[in-house]
Amino acid sequence: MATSWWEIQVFCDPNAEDLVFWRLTDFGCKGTSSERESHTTNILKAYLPQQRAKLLDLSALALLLKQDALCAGLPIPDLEWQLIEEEDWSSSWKQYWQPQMVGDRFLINPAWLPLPKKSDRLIIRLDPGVAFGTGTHATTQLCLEALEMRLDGTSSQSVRMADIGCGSGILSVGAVLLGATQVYAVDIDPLAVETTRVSTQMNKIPEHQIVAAEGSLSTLIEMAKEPVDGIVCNIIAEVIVDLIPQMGAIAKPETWGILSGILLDQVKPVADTLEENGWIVATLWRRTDWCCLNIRRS
Ligand SMILES: C[S@@+](CC[C@H](N)C(=O)[O-])C[C@H]1O[C@@H](n2cnc3c(N)ncnc32)[C@H](O)[C@@H]1O
Repeated sequence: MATSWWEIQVFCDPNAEDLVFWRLTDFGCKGTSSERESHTTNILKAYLPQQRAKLLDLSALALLLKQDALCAGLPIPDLEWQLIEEEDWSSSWKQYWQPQMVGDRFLINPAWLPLPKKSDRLIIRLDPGVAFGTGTHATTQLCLEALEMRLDGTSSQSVRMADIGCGSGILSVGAVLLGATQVYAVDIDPLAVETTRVSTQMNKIPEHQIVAAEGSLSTLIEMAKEPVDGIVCNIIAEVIVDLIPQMGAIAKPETWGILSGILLDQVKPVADTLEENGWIVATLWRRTDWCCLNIRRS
């Protein structure tokens, strides 16, 4: 049966975009995209399966967005919502997503568009549907760029990796294209796990090289059996803080990590938790209000 979706539109000050994006993700929204309406207003669109929210919940979301804006001293965003059918959702969303270069090495190509005739970039083909991870969001881009740095092709050793919160599988696929030999990918959303499997096939990566499963870090610990060489985790800060105490279970002394989904003012609690659990922040990369922490064992 086709799903109906809430299409949520938030009209906000461009400076409030990251805050609104974070709130929508925290609320469980999918497929978030942003357009500039004027130099004072951006429109953020996001989608939620109808059964996941009632009208009252959407009113509560409007209130939370209002409180966030007031706390940040920014204009209060306007929120509109409507129910749309599955077909309308997929066709309206696809119009806005175009091929995009990310970092020095990647080109993200929507699956329904032809591949470029000539490109010296590593091409990631995706049809993420409702799973997060089109490569347009700053946090995904920061993670892909950090993977470029970590997997620069200089190591002759095999590299086993963990992708926690794999979404569309974009980071798992990117890691393999850069030379990772094995990726274990987990997500609590079954749709994301399915999409990661489809992305693996679409990019002609052997099935056994990206093993995706529904769950979180504890599932990954069981799947990987032994510590991994690298961890990538792009989820919101609150979830990352909860996961950090368990991360040591899949790490060896030289394991590195890439953590994103963290807003600038959320860095301190994340860094403190890392320190308490035997990790240090080697570098912090920032784009707009979003940060990516490159971490290693202390
Ligand atoms: C911001 S998206 C990142 C997707 C993709 N990795 C990227 O970088 O574009 C975060 C993903 O984490 C998943 N997630 C949220 N909480 C989680 C948890 N505790 N364990 C595993 N996955 C989680 C969400 O379902 C979502 O797909």
